[in-house]
Amino acid sequence: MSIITIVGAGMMGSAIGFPASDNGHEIRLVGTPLDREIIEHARRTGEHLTLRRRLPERFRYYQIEELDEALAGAELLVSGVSSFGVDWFLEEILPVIQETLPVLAVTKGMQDTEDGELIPYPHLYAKKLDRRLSLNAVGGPCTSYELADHDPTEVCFCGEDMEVLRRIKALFETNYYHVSLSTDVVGVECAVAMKNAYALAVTLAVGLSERTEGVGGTLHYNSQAGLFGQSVREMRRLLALVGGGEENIVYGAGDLYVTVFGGRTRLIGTLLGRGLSFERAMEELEGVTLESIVIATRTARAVRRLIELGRAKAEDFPLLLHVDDIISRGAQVAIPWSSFETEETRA
Ligand SMILES: NC(=O)C1=CN([C@@H]2O[C@H](COP(=O)(O)OP(=O)(O)OC[C@H]3O[C@@H](n4cnc5c(N)ncnc54)[C@H](OP(=O)(O)O)[C@@H]3O)[C@@H](O)[C@H]2O)C=CC1
Ligand SMILES: O=C(CO)COP(=O)(O)O
Repeated sequence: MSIITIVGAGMMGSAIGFPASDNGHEIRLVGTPLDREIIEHARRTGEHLTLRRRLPERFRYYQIEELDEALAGAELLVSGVSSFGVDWFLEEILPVIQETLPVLAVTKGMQDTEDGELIPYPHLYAKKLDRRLSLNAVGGPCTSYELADHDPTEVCFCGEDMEVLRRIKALFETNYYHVSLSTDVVGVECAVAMKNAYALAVTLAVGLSERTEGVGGTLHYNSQAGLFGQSVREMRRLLALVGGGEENIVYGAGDLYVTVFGGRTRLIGTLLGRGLSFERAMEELEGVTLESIVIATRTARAVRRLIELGRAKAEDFPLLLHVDDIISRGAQVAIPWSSFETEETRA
């Protein structure tokens, strides 16, 4: 039996403990300062407040002040924070752990730079820390509540050292949690982060259907599929821009699918598609974790910078730029359908 300490008791941080606990490991779930209620509730009832699932017997619960106790003897530290908790994790947690303790982050996202670079979180952590840690991450299609329900799930763990990745995989792999491994951190992490921006784009079509058919009326799949196809095309171009391997499109496209159908991003995309302004839609969804906005904004900002520098072309990213126009520039939804058309002549 090993001890796995998870810091960040949100839905995914908690759900990834399920397969490891099924493998007989002790899971120590530590709440961030924002997770107090989740931890108190779990201690009192054995249930997760936001995941709405019973937590396995092998889970133990800690408030952030009990971090040292939770880390004693741990073989792995999991970061369960969302993009909004990345700075906190960087400032409060990574500096105080032992250098020998490997880290696995579930957080999906990237940070853009003034040069138009997109840096995945493990690299951002490494850049900002003055110590060398083993920083690994999980990407791929996985909704937290379905993992907790043991739905067959395919993900990828990425990091620099394949041996470390194999050891981490052995803690989590079960007959329902299937783990591929990759040392292409940029490729895996960028693919699965970008899908959030594009899930917002695809789900605009859900709201557009609702405009004509009414909420709860017939959904239109031609338009959703058209946007899905264009999303995959643009994600492949983005992968090439950041220098990630093209095979990672499998994780990006899978993650796009699950997020369109099962993610919170669908809520905002649908409201925007229905015709609500960005501000109005955000008001309606107050309190919901919406990373797609952060990711779409950062990705579009990087692409716009690369366009200025002559290293990317606006006509290669019409959908991403339209999403950014909606969320950052007050534009109304007007899908640029004809700009998705191509002409291919095969030699
Ligand atoms: N790798 C994978 O397989 C998957 C990864 N994800 C990713 O996992 C991450 C978490 O998602 P999910 O669990 O669903 O989201 P939740 O909103 O349920 O959890 C987010 C976690 O981050 C914490 N947090 C948020 N803001 C801050 C802050 N300012 N300071 C400190 N902590 C903060 C939350 O606290 P609080 O709850 O109080 O807000 C909570 O612990 C996301 O990046 C998501 O994209 C999601 C699905 C699959
Ligand atoms: O990353 C996710 C699923 O893999 C979560 O997506 P949402 O942020 O849309 O809930």
